[in-house]
Amino acid sequence: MTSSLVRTGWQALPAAFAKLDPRHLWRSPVILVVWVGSALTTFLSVLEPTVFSVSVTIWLWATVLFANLAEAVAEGRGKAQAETLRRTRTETTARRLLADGSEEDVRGTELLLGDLVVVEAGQVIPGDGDVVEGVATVDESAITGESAPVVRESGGDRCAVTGGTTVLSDRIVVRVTSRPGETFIDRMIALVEGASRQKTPNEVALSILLTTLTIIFVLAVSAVQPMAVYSGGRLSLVVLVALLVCLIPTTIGALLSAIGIAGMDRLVQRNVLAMSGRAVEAAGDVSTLLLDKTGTITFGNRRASAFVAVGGTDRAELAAMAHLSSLADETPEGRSVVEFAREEEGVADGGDVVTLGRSGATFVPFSATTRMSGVDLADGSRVRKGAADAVLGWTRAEGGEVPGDLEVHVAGISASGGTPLVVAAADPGASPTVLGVIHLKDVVKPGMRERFDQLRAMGIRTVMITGDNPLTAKAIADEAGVDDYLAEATPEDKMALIRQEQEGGRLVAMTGDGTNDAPALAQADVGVAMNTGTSAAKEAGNMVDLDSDPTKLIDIVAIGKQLLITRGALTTFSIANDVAKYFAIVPAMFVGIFPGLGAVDVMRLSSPESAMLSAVIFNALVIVALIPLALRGVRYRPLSASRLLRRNLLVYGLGGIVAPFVGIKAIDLLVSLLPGL
Ligand SMILES: Nc1ncnc2c1ncn2[C@@H]1O[C@H](COP(=O)(O)OP(=O)(O)OP(=O)(O)O)[C@@H](O)[C@H]1O
Ligand SMILES: [K+]
Ligand SMILES: [Mg+2]
Repeated sequence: MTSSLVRTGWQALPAAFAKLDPRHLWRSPVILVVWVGSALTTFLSVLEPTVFSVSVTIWLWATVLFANLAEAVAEGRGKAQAETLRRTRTETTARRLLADGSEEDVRGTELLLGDLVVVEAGQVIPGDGDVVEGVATVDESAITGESAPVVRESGGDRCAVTGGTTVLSDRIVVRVTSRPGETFIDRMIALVEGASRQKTPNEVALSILLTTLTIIFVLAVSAVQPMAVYSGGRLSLVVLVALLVCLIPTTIGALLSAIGIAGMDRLVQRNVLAMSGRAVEAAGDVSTLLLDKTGTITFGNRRASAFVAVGGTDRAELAAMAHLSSLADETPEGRSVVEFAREEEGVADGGDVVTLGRSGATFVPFSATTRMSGVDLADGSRVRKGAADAVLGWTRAEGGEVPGDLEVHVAGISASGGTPLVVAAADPGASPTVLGVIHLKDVVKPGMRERFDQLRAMGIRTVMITGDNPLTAKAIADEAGVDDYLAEATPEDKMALIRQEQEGGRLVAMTGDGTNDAPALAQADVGVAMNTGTSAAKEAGNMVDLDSDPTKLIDIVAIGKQLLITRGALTTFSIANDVAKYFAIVPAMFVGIFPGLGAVDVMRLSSPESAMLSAVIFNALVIVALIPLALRGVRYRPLSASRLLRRNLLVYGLGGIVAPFVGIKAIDLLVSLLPGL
């Protein structure tokens, strides 16, 4: 770790020198003041070179350089990653689908928003988009580093594909959702390079505080000279500049941006892309986590596993109607019903969407709001399938009856954690009849309970939100070990729940994958979209998890907390340090002018010049010494906030006070060996 850091440090040195350009430094006012001071002492040393003035000048420049080095090292890691990503962004040829069904070859960079492209086994997907036709396995290792192929299919919550990844099997049609130059990989590159990094509100607030402190010290140090003159002494301008630099909060001023970059970088190492630094900070303060059920807590392959007929209906009849209602249903659930009806129930392959459509049938597509799908045939007969309350509502509204034995089957399937889809059909001109239930099965991902226990220990409440019915929701919630759940949630409900939590002053994180999760992901303070999810979800959130692991939020929260703690700890250390420096060097500096100060000069430094120079050297070296801590972060333990605060005040506050006394004394012993000091 240390040796690799030293190597990165060397590699970052040219970048650190480049950052000496003052145009770069306006972002960091504390360091800019040091820069101006260094320029001033450089000028003075040229006019009147002494060992003291030249040494101080050298170490002042070193201070600016070390501050730049911290940032350059933090950025260096991302640069390497960006290089790797650039290599995957190779020139591709796209097969654009034209309106008449023919294809033309165009360059990948010429694709426009909304274009349809065909991608087949062995070909690279030319841009980001949603699969609108077909199913394929895709190798996404170029962006996720994970070699196992993933399934991408039209219709469901796993339809998004990323440009630069490779189709391994089959053929898909993709609708392009990104403009050239604004693809996911482009954004990833900008992100890891830190090109798009903006100061977060917390950083801005801290910067204002540091700038204010700096201004106060500039005024205070300017007032020293008249006092000295009045007392019959005179301090050189070099001494005043050195004093100023020692007193202003250079340590945190130098490390602030590196701490932020390193936090983002730690997320990238865990395959999470944070689109804003603000989200990373918010993650450190999150108190409620909302998770979507299907695909997030469960694997999300809700598949038909049984047909249960009710009210004396024949199972073959149920199967035939379930099949009919799903022919045009492009969701994975719909497709699995068709498959199951054909393979397990022997429903004839005969019917297909095209013939049905030509015969004048109207399809009713699934929506998260109606929670139903189905078809109205030309002869006036109708079939619906969907969530029990939705289909029963439709049946009753149309004057139909609900068989008495339905309830027990719906409850049974739900209690097992399955999703019941009720099927109802109406003959031409007649009221609907409920025919039975389709049992959709899904499996809870392993290890969920332990992860939720961990979140609880961090003080985070987990709430599962699902469009599914309350019984299924409860069964899955119990199995997964979440604290609470909200069932039969529409996209609006999800958003309302987030608003309600936020009104209580709580920060809310949400993970989701579906288009129906997008509004909620946008509303949440931390919205983590699964990479497997839809483009809409990825656009709406402020983070994307390339591994699509909802429990990744634990890492995200830990990294966010670590970022906040690290910044707090180093700020404490920096300011404690400056206060201590004041008491360590001022007596030594002024002892010539005010002999009375000899009584409080506990340090007994060898001379006023040596004291001043030692303080400047110490001030510069502290920055370098703390770069590893700023990059690695203060170790995070799941402790309560108040205990953490007490611990940090003790370690970094006390440490910050003691360090200068020890450090400056040691440096003074060496510096006093220099001739002329
Ligand atoms: N293809 C479909 N046709 C008819 N009804 C469906 C279909 N897919 C799902 N449903 C019903 O609609 C409900 C809501 O589904 P949806 O996928 O929107 O859930 P959700 O809000 O995303 O929640 P989650 O993903 O957490 O389960 C499901 O519980 C199911 O009862
Ligand atoms: K300082
Ligand atoms: Mg969903």
